Amino acid sequence: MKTFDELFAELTDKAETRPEGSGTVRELDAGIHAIGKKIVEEAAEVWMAAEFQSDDEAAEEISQLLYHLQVMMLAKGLTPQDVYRHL
Ligand SMILES: N=c1c2ncn([C@@H]3O[C@H](COP(=O)(O)OP(=O)(O)OP(=O)(O)O)[C@@H](O)[C@H]3O)c2ncn1[C@@H]1O[C@H](COP(=O)(O)O)[C@@H](O)[C@H]1O
Repeated sequence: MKTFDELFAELTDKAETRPEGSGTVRELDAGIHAIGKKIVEEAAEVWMAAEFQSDDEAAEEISQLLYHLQVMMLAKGLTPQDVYRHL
């Protein structure tokens, strides 16, 4: 289990060190357009899970959406602080 900030730190490291087999590196290399499509897909899965599936499945889909949002943040060079200041 990890927090939002812990995951962001891990993904930042992956982006810098580019380890073999990292899905994050693969997704970053795919670019903004592909990451954006993934976010839209995951957002739809959150909606469907929240409406038709269990709370645990909804939570899992939400975690995946958060992951892809973080990949987009990395692709754009945005930090959690850049986001938090709008909350
Ligand atoms: N939290 C996540 C995470 N959430 C979602 N995903 C990816 O998001 C996608 C979600 O997929 P779906 O369930 O929609 O399945 P899918 O459509 O079949 O997936 P794809 O065909 O698109 O790969 C999968 O590709 C997952 O690998 C994640 N990938 C990685 N992480 C964490 O990120 C960290 C770094 O991961 P790597 O870069 O792969 O080492 C690790 O701590 C991981 O646990």
